[in-house]
Amino acid sequence: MENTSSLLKVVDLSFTHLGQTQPTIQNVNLTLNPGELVVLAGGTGSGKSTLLNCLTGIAPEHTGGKLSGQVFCRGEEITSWSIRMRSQLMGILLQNVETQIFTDQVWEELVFGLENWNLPPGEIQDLAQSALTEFDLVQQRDWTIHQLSAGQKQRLLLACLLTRQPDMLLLDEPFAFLDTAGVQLLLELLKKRVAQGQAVLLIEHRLELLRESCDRIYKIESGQVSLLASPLPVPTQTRAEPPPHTSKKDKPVVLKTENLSWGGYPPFPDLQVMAGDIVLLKGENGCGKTTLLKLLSGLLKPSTGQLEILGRDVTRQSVVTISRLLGFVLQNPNHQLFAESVEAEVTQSRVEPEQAKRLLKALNLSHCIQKHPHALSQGQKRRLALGAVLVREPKICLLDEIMVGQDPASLGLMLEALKTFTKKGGVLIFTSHDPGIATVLQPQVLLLH
Ligand SMILES: Nc1ncnc2c1ncn2[C@@H]1O[C@H](COP(=O)(O)OP(=O)(O)OP(=O)(O)O)[C@@H](O)[C@H]1O
Ligand SMILES: Nc1ncnc2c1ncn2[C@@H]1O[C@H](COP(=O)(O)OP(=O)(O)OP(=O)(O)O)[C@@H](O)[C@H]1O
Repeated sequence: MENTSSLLKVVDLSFTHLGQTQPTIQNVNLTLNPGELVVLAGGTGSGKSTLLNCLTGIAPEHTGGKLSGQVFCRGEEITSWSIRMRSQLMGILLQNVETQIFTDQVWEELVFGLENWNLPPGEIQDLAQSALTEFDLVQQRDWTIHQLSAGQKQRLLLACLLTRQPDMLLLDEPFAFLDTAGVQLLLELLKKRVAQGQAVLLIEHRLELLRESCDRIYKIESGQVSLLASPLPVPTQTRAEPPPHTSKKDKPVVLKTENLSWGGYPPFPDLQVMAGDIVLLKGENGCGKTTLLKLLSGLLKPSTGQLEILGRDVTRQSVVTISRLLGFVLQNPNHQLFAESVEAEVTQSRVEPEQAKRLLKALNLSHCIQKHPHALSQGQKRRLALGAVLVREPKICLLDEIMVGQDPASLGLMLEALKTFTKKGGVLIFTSHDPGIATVLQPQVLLLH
């Protein structure tokens, strides 16, 4: 038995992933008490998700690997709590929103968790209905899960977690896909829960978001955890040089849309994009940004309208034909990494090995070129998916929320690679809820409703 006043106490915890020789986290000590909001920060690939998995017992019970040290929950070792008891104590949000949804329909997903707690049917209905309202999902009540946008999926998962009242919430980047209103909503809810005595431990890179609300920030670096001294350093974002003043007439039109629509929704605003242009698709969760990117890539075929690339009408062309002109980095990197190693992921497009190496270095992936892509951290996977697209030198690059969860240094590397791409005349069309990115890239903005 340990001191029971801490909800969670971690003593000298180290963990080595299955198949690895070096530990990913080493001699970690931390505590989480009732009524505290604690942040875990650190570079991409530093071990944050690994640590969270150790706290919940997911690692090593479900992942394999070697753990030493102890995790105490209410004074008893986490391994002595049954899964049922653990899930009563802990509400866990994993980083990949798609791995945690069990049913195929929004309302079913909400009531599924509550039914597992044997609550009376009337109470389940009331709790699920108020969660829908709170997370602005009333219109989506009867939608299937695959109709939801990433932000809506994240809202749904948070709604499921917060309808229950676990003693602690362990959240891996819960703000990642939320729009501005969603971020504010979640912040307020978490503060309220903390005031009621619940404890929250969450992973987030944008410390400025939580500067005023959190009790402590632990920083993880090279596998070691330390308390971040306050005051917090303010991240400096360099502003881009204003774009050179070239007349639009001088530049060739690369991509053009007219009256493009999908699924009975009103048409999207028309686009006319020139070589070197950077366009940000902006709008709230579920307004159709990903849908528009899929239409531009040929992955979805429009109900009405026309898509022209380099002067050619490609509206009815196959996705294979369109993909020769265009690269698409998807919102979920797990959907587009297929090779057996990081190196093979970028060399499979038959590029010069030296060119591939240069790109991997520019994206800070040189140290893991022999690793399996699915053994990377989420942020590393996103940089790799970007590298695998850029190495083919497409004319157009579509990016769907790929900058989420990057630490400032990694984000800087991604933005540099993208600036190099557009300087050579490449067109960049991207989505992002992060206002800092727009400051750096200075894109044209297409607002969707
Ligand atoms: N204008 C629209 N055109 C097509 N589908 C739309 C539109 N508006 C909403 N939808 C519906 O919303 C769903 C999710 O939209 P989408 O994934 O494109 O949103 P998003 O803007 O990318 O959201 P997020 O910011 O959460 O990633 C689509 O599957 C579709 O059912
Ligand atoms: N299943 C695995 N097998 C081997 N190595 C792994 C595995 N999962 C993660 N790693 C490695 O452990 C390190 C830490 O990964 P982790 O996902 O914990 O990082 P993170 O700090 O959460 O990163 P991000 O902010 O990018 O999500 C990375 O170098 C990653 O390559």
